[in-house]
Amino acid sequence: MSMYDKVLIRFGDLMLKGKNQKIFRERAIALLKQNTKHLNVNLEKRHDRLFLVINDTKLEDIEQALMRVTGIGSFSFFMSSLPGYEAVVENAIKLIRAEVLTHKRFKIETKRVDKSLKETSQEITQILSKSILKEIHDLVTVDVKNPEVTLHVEIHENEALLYLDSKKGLGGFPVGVAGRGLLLLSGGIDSPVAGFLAMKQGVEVEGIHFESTPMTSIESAQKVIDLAKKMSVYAYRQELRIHMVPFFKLHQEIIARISPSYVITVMRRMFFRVAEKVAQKNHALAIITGESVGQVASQTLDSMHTIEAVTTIPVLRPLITYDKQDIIKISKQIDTYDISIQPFEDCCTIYTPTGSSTKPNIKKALINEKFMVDYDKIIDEIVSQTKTFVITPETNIRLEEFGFTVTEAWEAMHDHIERQ
Ligand SMILES: Nc1ncnc2c1ncn2[C@@H]1O[C@H](COP(=O)(O)OP(=O)(O)OP(=O)(O)O)[C@@H](O)[C@H]1O
Repeated sequence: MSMYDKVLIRFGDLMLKGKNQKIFRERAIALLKQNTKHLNVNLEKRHDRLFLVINDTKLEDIEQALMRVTGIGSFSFFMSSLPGYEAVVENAIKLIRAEVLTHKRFKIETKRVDKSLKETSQEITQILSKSILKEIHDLVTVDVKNPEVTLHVEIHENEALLYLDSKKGLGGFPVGVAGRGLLLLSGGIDSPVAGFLAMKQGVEVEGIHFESTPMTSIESAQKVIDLAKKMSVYAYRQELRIHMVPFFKLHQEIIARISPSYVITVMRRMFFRVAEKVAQKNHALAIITGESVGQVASQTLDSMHTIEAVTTIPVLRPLITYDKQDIIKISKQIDTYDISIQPFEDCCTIYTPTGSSTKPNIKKALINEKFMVDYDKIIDEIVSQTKTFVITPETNIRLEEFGFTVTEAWEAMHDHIERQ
């Protein structure tokens, strides 16, 4: 049995947001309920504060669940005590002896919520410190300026809350309060991270993936489903919708008709044209990508400018100024890294010509696209053939069960193109 009774949950930023506060709070509560439904805990609302009653649930399980709720600023496991000073002192000593294992710089901070007490918070701190320190002076040295451990004591009318330092949550806003965005999800490291950051900021995310089976392997498409499964723990209702666009036909058209230096640019312009249609169909208000400036040649500002010109929908790039190492760190944190580094090629990496233009422009892109035969028609066709999957942390979707096949033609085609 743990010595803690409850968890105090703080929803950082969102308490500041005036009118939206009610919507945010309701969403935050819904997320909390959903993310802890597999645990034996109860949600308790008191005034503007939220608590989880721990019962006999393991603290690690609660911590893991809370670390997946977007919008939580911080949380503290606390011990509930009778409010009298004697009881507080006794419980505080118990708590510190259990949690502080090596000598630490220490401080006590008191909050007096029960205004009927005659002492000020400062005076209460002094009264408590005296008795507490007498018992634990072997373990701590008081250092109010630079403590390693702070004991927080909140004295309410009927109880006192005792806790040591709080744990940092994801921060941001509850997913879903900021509208819906369509994430261009590749199998790489960056786009899952971009999607996670968007969700963390409150955006409800749906994914779109351009898959070129049988020209690319079924594994590269399966990778996206597996990534989505990892991302879905942060999603609204823990469900992530993924739109799989059969890009093969358009991909072939591009390779056959576009000059090598413009293949990447035109392919991305096609991505955005398709994504805009899928976004409209699904009421998404923005496109989200994993691009950042200058990582690869195709991610220059000239390139982004030329690509984005095909759409009027806002394009969000959460990683625009991130360094690769920071992106990798987040991808490890959300557990997508190991899947992302599996070496299966998708349409953006397979048969990409060397010598892609780093300074493409709209005029030349349009001239190139004139050589393609009625791409608008192909776009409508592939949008209507798009398959949508609802991914949750529990789903186990294998694409081969949904008509995604590796045909015998694949290897032959592979050889053929490789030889060219
Ligand atoms: N096959 C695809 N389906 C959907 N979106 C894609 C696909 N390929 C690329 N994208 C989108 O274009 C962005 C830039 O692609 P690029 O291949 O340059 O990416 P990257 O820097 O390797 O990023 P990532 O690691 O996400 O693949 C990706 O972050 C993603 O948002």
